[in-house]
Amino acid sequence: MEYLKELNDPQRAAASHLEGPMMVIAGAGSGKTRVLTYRIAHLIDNGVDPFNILALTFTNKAAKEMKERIANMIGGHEARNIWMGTFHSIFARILRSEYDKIGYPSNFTIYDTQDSKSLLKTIIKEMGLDDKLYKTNIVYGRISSAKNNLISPQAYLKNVEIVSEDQSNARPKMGDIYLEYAKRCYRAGAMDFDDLLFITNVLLKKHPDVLLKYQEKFKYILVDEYQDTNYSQYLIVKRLAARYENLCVVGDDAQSIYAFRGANIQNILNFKRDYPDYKLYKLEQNYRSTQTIVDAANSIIDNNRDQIKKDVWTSNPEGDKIRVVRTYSDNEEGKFVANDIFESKNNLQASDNDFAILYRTNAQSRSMEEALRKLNIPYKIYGGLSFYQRKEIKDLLAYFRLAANPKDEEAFKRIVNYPKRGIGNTTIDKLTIGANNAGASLWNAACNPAEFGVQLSSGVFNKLQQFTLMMKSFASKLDNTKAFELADEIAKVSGIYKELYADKTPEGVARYENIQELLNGIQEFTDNESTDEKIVTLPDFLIDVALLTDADNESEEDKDKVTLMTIHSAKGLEFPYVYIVGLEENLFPSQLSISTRSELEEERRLFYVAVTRAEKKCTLSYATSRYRWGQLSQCEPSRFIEEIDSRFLDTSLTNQEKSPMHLGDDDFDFGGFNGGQKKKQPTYLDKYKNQSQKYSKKSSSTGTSAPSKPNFGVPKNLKKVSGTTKAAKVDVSKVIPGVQVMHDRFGKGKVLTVEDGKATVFFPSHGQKQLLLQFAKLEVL
Ligand SMILES: Nc1ncnc2c1ncn2[C@@H]1O[C@H](COP(=O)(O)OP(=O)(O)OP(=O)(O)O)[C@@H](O)[C@H]1O
Ligand SMILES: [Mg+2]
Repeated sequence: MEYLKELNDPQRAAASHLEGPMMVIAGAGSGKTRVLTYRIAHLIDNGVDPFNILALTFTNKAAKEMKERIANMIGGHEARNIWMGTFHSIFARILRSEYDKIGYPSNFTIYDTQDSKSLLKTIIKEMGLDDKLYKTNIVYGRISSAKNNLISPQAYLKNVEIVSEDQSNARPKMGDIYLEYAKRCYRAGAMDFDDLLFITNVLLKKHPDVLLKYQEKFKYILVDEYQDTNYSQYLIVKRLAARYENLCVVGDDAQSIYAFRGANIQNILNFKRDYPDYKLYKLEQNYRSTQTIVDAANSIIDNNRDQIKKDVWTSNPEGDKIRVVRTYSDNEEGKFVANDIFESKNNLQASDNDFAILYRTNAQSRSMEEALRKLNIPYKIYGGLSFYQRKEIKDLLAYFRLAANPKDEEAFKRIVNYPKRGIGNTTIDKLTIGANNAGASLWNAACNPAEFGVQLSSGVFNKLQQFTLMMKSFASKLDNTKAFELADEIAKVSGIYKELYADKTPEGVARYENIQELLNGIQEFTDNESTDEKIVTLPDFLIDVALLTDADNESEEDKDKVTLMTIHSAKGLEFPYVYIVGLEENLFPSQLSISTRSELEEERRLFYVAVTRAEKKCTLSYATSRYRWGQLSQCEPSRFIEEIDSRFLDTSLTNQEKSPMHLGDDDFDFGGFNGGQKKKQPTYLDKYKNQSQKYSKKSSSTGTSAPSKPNFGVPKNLKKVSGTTKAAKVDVSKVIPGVQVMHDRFGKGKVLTVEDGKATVFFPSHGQKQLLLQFAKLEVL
């Protein structure tokens, strides 16, 4: 077993552990995932049947990579048979084969978040509740957390504590919504994401024979990122492992970042209680990052009170300090990052996929994307509107879903009149009432409206019948037609192809191409997964697609691109160069997470996760102003920057004075030098650097050296600006919030804010504008 030599001593000890419960608790980058991978290879080499191994990962992509790695070590044939994937995808597969025990159709639908929320909206409306109070997101979150704590609707309604909490939040009907939602999902033969785990728990609890079968099957269970498992997942693992106790979990309490989704750090602490004779392995050497990054990350997490103490060190080179960059707006932050990537690529001979930009919230990607696009830097973005969330894709998938499971209410509503076939909302409302009264599915009511007391004109009745007949014909082919063939037929017969083909606008053409792309994907899936014994059907594809995450969906051409993602989705990943942007108070840490210590500690762990993704270089940036919710707001640097030991920081880019190119986003165009022109134009960074040098010179000439510790206060630029103002008509120091001004083009307006030489002014005739005081011809009235 040559490969064990590729591990250090403690790693090797953990990877060679064969029987009995074990836990690896260790800091980021210390090789936990590596140990898990090597241990699986080692188990198989020691005679364990791959069929008896279950490995649970955080993304399907991680599972795929692990499988490839194992295949390289011990051969692809063995690796293929390991059960490896996310909790959701593994247990969806199991539920699908045990469907009869739980009263679901074999082709049950998996509702995505959008389906769930749409159903909740319908229910809230039907119950006549105020949708401003019962916001779908809140209701969805509440139900999700109940399910992840294994609280059924019935138990929810009986739980005095929960009910009184809802009452004090003026949402006393929450339990009733939950009950109705659960009924409607069941009636539709659908499970939401949380159901996949909830119902697995029910299955394992109520059917000892099924439990025994899977205990025997999964004699060896391994879980990565154990710190982020919720109660429901914890219990599934506990049940399955109860017979053999060959359970291996790896995790890092300092990286627990999903408490808001029910993850429970307690699971790590409970391990000792559940398996008193477990073996604990600690890994301390970090192989991923430079010394500076490791030490800086340690200094961050030291600020948390609740943590298991760890010594993490590395023998990697010291590396560059962590740069802190201040910019004046989110757009400039984007330009800085894009330009820095552009330059680093040239200077360091790095490729695009060596870079990652991480942010706290998805909305922050906009300014990054714009700047990257201007420099023609290819990027991929995770967590935006993913391919499978696009309307045209969801429409066609809804046809597949309804064919596989006619009870699927959300799919039915989506396509019964798409493409338009003259079945209007009134008809759907009538069918819904008929179905609800009888506790039946919409589909049943649609097939026999009269039986459900639904009166329809003969015209509408005929159209409805054509629709149900078409769907029945698709359904009849499900089991014996290859996924791709049936998918193609449905796209044609349903009229979707024709509808999209007719639209020659660029958006229409893109939608048509997307449909073709989906069909290509199905073709590939059919080819890859088919064996001599078994053809791959559309329901097989559906279950796969419902559980895909963005990261799983990476195509070949996406491989060499800059990665943009939220920190949450960066868990477990690593990149040579990492930019963590938007390090501002109220953004990171998030405004919603600073009221209690435990929330703040979770934000800090998130920051720890972000910094520890970096291998060679980590850059932190913040803007002093940013548009949020349509408003320009002033920002202060995040407290997290100050928490890093200043020995590890390079703050030379936080002390610039204003320079002209900071003024206005359109004044500065990168287009030229990216087009391969011979003469390289000065880049943003060049100018930035010059400005910075100028600043230090100026400071020293007046006897004050540039501060070595960054100035974390909001800069008071008004004075500086007034010193340099020549073009403006007015003494800018008089431009302060509240005063009336006159502008050449926009007329009379009122100043709302002034910061960094920019004023936000409201003009009744033109709306809100941002003006550069240095240039704007303003007159104070
Ligand atoms: N003994 C080793 N020799 C060489 N490289 C190693 C060794 N151990 C780990 N690495 C490398 O270090 C990096 C980090 O390892 P890994 O991803 O397994 O860490 P981790 O503890 O799972 O990190 P995280 O907490 O971020 O999930 C990987 O690139 C891995 O291949
Ligand atoms: Mg890992």
